[in-house]
Amino acid sequence: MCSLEKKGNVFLLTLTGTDDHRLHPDLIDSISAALRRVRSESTSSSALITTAEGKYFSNGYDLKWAFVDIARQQLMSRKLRRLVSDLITLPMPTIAAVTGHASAAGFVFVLCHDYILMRKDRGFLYMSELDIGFPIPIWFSALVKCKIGSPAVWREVVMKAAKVTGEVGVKMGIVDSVYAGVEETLEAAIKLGEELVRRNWDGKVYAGCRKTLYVELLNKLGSDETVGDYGDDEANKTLSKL
Ligand SMILES: CCCCCCCCCCCCC/C=C/C(=O)SCCNC(=O)CCNC(=O)[C@H](O)C(C)(C)COP(=O)(O)OP(=O)(O)OC[C@H]1O[C@@H](n2cnc3c(N)ncnc32)[C@H](O)[C@@H]1OP(=O)(O)O
Repeated sequence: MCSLEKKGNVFLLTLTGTDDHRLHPDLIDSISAALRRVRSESTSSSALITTAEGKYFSNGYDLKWAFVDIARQQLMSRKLRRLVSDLITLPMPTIAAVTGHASAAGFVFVLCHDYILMRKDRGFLYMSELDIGFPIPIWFSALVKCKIGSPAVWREVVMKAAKVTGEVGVKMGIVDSVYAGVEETLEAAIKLGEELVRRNWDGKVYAGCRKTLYVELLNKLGSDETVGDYGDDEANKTLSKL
């Protein structure tokens, strides 16, 4: 699950435990509940840092749980899309302190943050769908295009399922900065959070700017459940057979 601490006006949300933090509905609910607390407890200029314990930030959807039936798949997809919308509309700067692997939906969770700081020595950003035999959902693609500026990098990340280390992520324009290890990454994230808090921005205006910037993504998040995440029956039929 996750914990939430407040250090001054910087909130630290941590995915706790040494498992691979699969985005099962229960974990998504726990993160969403923490974000509701952040919204209610942030009385002035604030910032959110998201990090995780262990060698994984999040290894993506809990496919074992999801593939029991299509209703579970749609529930997990709906909850993740709502969490993404929560992050995009959060009235404060968000920082992902990536101290472990982030795969597929876990990578999407990282990409939803305004800033990405990552440890140098361990951890991949890995859009693994091609390797595990799934097309990426339409809204994943909208997020990738909102957050990553180069079609050559889209190809590497999505069409080659590259395992992107922190240092390569900086070169690709995905990661803002890299650090020697977990402690250094967290320290840098807190320092950045405090700097951003000192700018004393109006949270509503901050959220408004981000919503405008990512309007294409927000529109795709509301995709109609009946067509699932793919907008075409073929892909959804395949999924429902799994
Ligand atoms: C229609 C209705 C709606 C549908 C929606 C819901 C339905 C779902 C279907 C939809 C599918 C589309 C969208 C999918 C979303 C998902 O999330 S699906 C789940 C995706 N998850 C995965 O595929 C898991 C991927 N993870 C992995 O393959 C591995 O965990 C890993 C990331 C590759 C890490 O490997 P692992 O063995 O687990 O860990 P390590 O031992 O730490 O690393 C392996 C080796 O790599 C070395 N290493 C680690 N970091 C670095 C580094 N930074 N630089 C260099 N090397 C590194 C590490 O030392 C290990 O090396 P060895 O010790 O030599 O093995």
